[in-house]
Amino acid sequence: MGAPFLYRQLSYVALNVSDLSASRAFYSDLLGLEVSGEQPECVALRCDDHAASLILYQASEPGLRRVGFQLAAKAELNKARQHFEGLNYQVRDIPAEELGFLRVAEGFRVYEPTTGVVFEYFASVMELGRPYQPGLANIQRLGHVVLRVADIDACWAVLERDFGLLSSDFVEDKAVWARCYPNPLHHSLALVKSAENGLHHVNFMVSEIDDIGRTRNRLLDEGVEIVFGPGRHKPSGSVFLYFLDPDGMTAEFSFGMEEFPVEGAREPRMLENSASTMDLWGGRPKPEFSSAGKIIGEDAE
Ligand SMILES: CC(C)C(=O)/C=C/C(C(=O)O)=C(/O)C(=O)O
Ligand SMILES: [Fe+2]
Repeated sequence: MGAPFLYRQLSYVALNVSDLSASRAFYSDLLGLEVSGEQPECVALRCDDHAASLILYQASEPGLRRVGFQLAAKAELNKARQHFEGLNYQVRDIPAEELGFLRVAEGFRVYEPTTGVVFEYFASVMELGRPYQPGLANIQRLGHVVLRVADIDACWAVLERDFGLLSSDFVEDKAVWARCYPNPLHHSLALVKSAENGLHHVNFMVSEIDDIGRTRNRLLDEGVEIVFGPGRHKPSGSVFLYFLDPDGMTAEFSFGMEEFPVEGAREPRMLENSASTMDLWGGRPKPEFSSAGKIIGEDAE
């Protein structure tokens, strides 16, 4: 069965944060994302040519507010809208007053029913006049978002059937890594089985392997807690580093992700549920790893 609509990429992740100015400083001054838009209660930051890669909203509780996917063309956006409407999803237009800040011409939002995560879809995104210049940490782009899910089978069934995601690899009853076809990245979204639904982490892809080592040492000097890595993931082959943001939510820097061809891609593997699958270098995460961040679900007004 073909994909119900064609993706271009994961375009942005929206997080609720408890101290907007502290998180703004962390992601811009420490990680080098470029502030691309500001309103009293939210700030947009970018790490590619798009206007927003990460949007931070001042809120009482930290967590995942929304994930924004760019589709391959306006025709795909129309197909996606009809697809979700045909499945009786509640399809809500992006409020007109938000389009300017998001810098998208039009789009819609649907809730993933098993977790309440708000998925936003759009096609045309404003590219800012000034080209994106990788900042301090040499981030190349937003990479992926990973969810903690209580019922991984139910959630994956919905994402595959209704949201058109393709599996790249599995760890039985523990994790699934998913591509937004035809985007080649091994995963733009992943699920990890957990006691409760929540944010697992947000990933940024850096430009060279040395950016992992340089960032590690700089974050240590700044007193940022590193909770896993440097190490190397078996699923995507990425070298990784995980650390905590001011709310204790987990961010990942990675380099070297497997890419899939549009035609003739390999089949997903069922990988062993072992520490070496998570880290080929034998590391272990700290307890704080991927422990903070609720699913905000409903767009808190
Ligand atoms: C679930 C653990 C942390 C794991 O194995 C992560 C794998 C990868 C990868 O292979 O790149 C991720 O980055 C991820 O799951 O986000
Ligand atoms: Fe990751």
